[in-house]
Amino acid sequence: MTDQNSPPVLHAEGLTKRYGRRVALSHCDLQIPSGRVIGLVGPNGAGKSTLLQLACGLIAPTAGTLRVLGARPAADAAHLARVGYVAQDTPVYAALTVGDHLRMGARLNPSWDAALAERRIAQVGLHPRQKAGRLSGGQRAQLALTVAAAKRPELLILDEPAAALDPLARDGFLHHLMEYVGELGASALLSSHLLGDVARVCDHLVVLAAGRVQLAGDVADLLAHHHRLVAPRGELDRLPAGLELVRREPAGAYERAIVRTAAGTPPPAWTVEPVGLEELVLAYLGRAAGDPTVPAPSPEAAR
Ligand SMILES: Nc1ncnc2c1ncn2[C@@H]1O[C@H](COP(=O)(O)OP(=O)(O)OP(=O)(O)O)[C@@H](O)[C@H]1O
Repeated sequence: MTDQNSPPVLHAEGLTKRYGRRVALSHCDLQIPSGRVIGLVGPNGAGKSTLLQLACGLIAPTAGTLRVLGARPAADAAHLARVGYVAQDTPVYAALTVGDHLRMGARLNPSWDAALAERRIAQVGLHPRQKAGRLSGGQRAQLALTVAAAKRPELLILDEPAAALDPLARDGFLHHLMEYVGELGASALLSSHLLGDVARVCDHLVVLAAGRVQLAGDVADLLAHHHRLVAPRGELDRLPAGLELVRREPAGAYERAIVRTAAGTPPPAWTVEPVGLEELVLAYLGRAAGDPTVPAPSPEAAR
């Protein structure tokens, strides 16, 4: 619930995860308030799944700390019940039917919402007698999502939930996700490459690249503090104090730039336009990809 007294959904300090010598996450600091729908975006290999698996307690950090809903991830059975997770490959039990999945969910989860599960199964066109092993990728994703949601968790963690869904199913899924989050006052943390989906449903954004947090915050604040500038060539060399250059590109006799303004800084004198979420994410990802200050993995680690 959006309650100022609730602990953060996710609180990471210096969070680092290495697989052998490969660095997946490096010194990440994050504090995400509860009641948000959080979009986790970043290129392939950025560390998104690693962060989500850490949040579920499936893997342990190499260094640093992570607290989820105020406690160590998967601290005990009660904490496990507060978090629902759907992994990237939306695993289901191939030999079991859709109905078996719901019965198993009911036995394993004290807060199981049978009515929600049955309603969702019907909404997405699944039949209780269908074998899970014979479902399409998208149908499997819907089943896995239903099982996670019917636990009525406080935090729903979804790793690329809509990747296997067709556009109509994706639209419906996002709609139901918003309904569910609103109805229960739950938080949702979802990784996605689909920036349009993120723009549609997320009110909080985390951009990861090269294992580091490049940008994090409430979407409305981030958009209010970023602008697109159009200025005659060369003028952007002399940015006023309080403006941070995120990305810059030539545009004929002009240059376009995405800049971040500190709170209270007046907008600069050049043409200023608002920035959309997709453009903002791409600006930070572009900067991370070309920024020599972002440490690239060592040759050994990259192997
Ligand atoms: N079990 C593992 N063993 C070794 N390396 C791993 C393991 N899991 C992830 N990695 C590495 O950690 C890095 C981050 O991977 P991760 O799966 O978290 O990225 P991602 O952002 O989810 O990527 P994608 O968008 O492709 O799913 C990558 O370099 C990956 O190769």
